[in-house]
Amino acid sequence: MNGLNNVHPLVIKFGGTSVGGGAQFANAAGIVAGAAADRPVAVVVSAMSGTTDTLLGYADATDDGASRTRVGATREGSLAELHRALAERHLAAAREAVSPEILPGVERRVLELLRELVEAIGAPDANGPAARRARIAVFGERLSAAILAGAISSQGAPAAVVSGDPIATDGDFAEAEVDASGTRERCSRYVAPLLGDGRVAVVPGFVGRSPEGLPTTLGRGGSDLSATVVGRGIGASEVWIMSDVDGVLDADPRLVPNAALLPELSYREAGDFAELGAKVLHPRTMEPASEVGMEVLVRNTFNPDCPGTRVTDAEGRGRPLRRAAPQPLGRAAVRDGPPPGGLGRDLHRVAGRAGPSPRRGDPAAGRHQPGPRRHRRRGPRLRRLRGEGRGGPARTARGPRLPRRGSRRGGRVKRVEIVQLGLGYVGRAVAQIVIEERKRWLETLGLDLRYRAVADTSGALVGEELLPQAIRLKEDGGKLSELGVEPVEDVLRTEPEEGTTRIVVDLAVHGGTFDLDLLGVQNGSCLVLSNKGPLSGGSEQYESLMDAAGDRLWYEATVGAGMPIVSTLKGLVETGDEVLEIQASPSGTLGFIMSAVEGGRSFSEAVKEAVALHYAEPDPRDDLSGLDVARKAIILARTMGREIEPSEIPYESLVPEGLEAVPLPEFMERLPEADEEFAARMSAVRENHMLRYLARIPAEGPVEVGLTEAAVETPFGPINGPENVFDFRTRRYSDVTLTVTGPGAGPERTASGVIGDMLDIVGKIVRDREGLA
Ligand SMILES: Nc1ncnc2c1ncn2[C@@H]1O[C@H](COP(=O)(O)OP(=O)(O)O)[C@@H](O)[C@H]1O
Ligand SMILES: N[C@@H](CC(=O)OP(=O)(O)O)C(=O)O
Repeated sequence: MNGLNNVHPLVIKFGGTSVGGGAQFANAAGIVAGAAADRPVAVVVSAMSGTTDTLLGYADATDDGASRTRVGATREGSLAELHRALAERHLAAAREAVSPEILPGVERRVLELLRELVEAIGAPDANGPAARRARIAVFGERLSAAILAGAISSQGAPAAVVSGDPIATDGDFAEAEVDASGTRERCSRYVAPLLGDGRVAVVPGFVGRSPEGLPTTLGRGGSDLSATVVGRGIGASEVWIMSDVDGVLDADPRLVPNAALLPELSYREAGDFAELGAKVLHPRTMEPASEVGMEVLVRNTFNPDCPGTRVTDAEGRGRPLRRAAPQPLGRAAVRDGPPPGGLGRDLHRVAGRAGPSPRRGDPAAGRHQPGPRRHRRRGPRLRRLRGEGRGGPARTARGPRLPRRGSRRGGRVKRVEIVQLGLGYVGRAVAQIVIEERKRWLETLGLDLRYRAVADTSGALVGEELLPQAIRLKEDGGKLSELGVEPVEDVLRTEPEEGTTRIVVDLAVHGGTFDLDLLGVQNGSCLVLSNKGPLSGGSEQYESLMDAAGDRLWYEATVGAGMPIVSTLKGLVETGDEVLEIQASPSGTLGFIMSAVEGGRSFSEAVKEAVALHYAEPDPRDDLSGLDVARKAIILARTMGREIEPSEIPYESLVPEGLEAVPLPEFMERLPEADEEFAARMSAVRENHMLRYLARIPAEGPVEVGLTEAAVETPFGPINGPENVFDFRTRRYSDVTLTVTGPGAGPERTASGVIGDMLDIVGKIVRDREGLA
């Protein structure tokens, strides 16, 4: 590749839609590698689509550096869930787009960034909430930049992420103003050396640096602007804005299916289209470009043959615009008077039919409406146009109108109360979903759902007035007794109000809830479990619970989190099929560790990573011991109709010998002692086989739990990361088995399984009772 002196560099910007997953990263990397063969290339990349919303949602839902979550404000719930969600998505994308030699470095960087994000969230809020928001939001772009650089290098064009943010800005953290000369200086420090070295420079878009060196953002959608700002800073001749549309169209294609491509626009026309809501461009993108005469091409990442829209300083070259007769509304929308040929009508089509894009504008509003920048002039007509746009289709979507409590039309309200045992990760996720969704359930299902009590090991907090505080308290590691508790047994002994069904929801992770569950069902409650303990103990105990509960027991979330495993199994049996054997890889933690070791990491590194990603329990021995898998195996075996004792299921432990009982820090420190032996075991695996931790549960004969060599062509071969696989061989599914695959871990997913059971109870039990009444 030539140095900067020979050829003007090209800037290619990929929006979030162009890097939405692993395949898209690989595709984008291919485009860069192709272009980099001819000239120096700097790449500006956005966050994976949706990531900025997630991060800002988290920032807004947390009060301060202590990262408390305001109940009801977000589903992201906990920091752990945010970490897990981001890690899962970015690592999966990296694994798909980055070659095996480069991958470990990229994975390390992703995890390092996530650690920094957690630190940034917890850091004191010294510079105010806007600074905190920006500090959190920029991680989306930092993560995608790391992956894209790896993906580009994997395609043979050496690439690196810039070591410092090249865009200098003022101190407006949400919608920072660019400092052009400061940016030039920073570009020559951080971008030019990479290009001079023959490498592709990857720049996180959207991100700037305040004069004090703090992270700022250029406003929602600001990566387009980053691209032309960097282009100006490095003397580029051309900037490509890559998105998921063929270019700037004469209407939003999501709303007007036959929208036509505008092959050429002037800077001014493109700017006006963007101002009026053509989301494909940030409204200020053209300012740096027009200042130095850089060409901007708006192109489709997924349709590289399409030339796209070419934006230059040539006024009125967009032929299709000339066809349209001027319209007063549109004409008024043009800042400096109508352009030749009547741009007005097309502007109307671009913005008016779609309504203004909800994306740009007031940063305080989160999602922006098209809004003027501080120094932009905008006429009164334009403001009216925007006002009128508010009634347009883009804004009509509203949630259903909710009836007043107990006033459901056309049916009796079903009253259900919850006594929840456990307010850990899963318990909090369940409570949050209930709080957020119950108004809708009242409207759609006629379900009036309330908390009677939540309990932890310190007792039961009765009523739901203090539930939000209870959630926060538990997030901070407190005990419910700080808010005033009663013995859980006392609550379970009370009768529910007349006409109310009680559900005891056992989400505890510790033992000791069996007696409470039993008491609940003996007093007529339904029981929903994610806690495996009550169903995986001795037969006598199990039978006593089953006898007392009868058909009032649900336990989908005990196996495979929110995946439909128990219901699939029951469905097979109930429809008269005969289950011959279930083979399963039911541990997200062990699945992750095995595939990480296959990917080149040592056993100890893989375990540490599983802990960092919150896949494993804080003490990973709980997973490594195999006990968790054995418990799931016994629950499945019992659901198949087998009478079985836990002692009949020997399970293989992956906890290195001698480290079973040492304190956790010592365990983690000494874990590398086991690396060599584990590596030897991996390399002894037969060709075309993978080492997997599986449970095999036949209809008869021994249940097996432990490491097994699985042929690559079986459903267990391709397991990657924390994936679970359940393979059912039945009389009806014998030639081809029935396989259920998916992520089988995570508080929110487990909570989905629990909530699904609760809604099932409403559908069945409450309806039956109403019928009987
Ligand atoms: N006039 C228009 N021309 C092209 N795209 C438009 C227009 N108006 C709205 N859009 C929308 O802009 C989207 C692309 O912008 P955006 O979602 O920000 O992409 P990216 O994440 O790639 O930056 C398109 O999918 C399209 O629906
Ligand atoms: N990620 C930022 C910046 C951005 O420009 O994104 P995109 O290129 O996907 O519109 C946002 O969502 O606002």
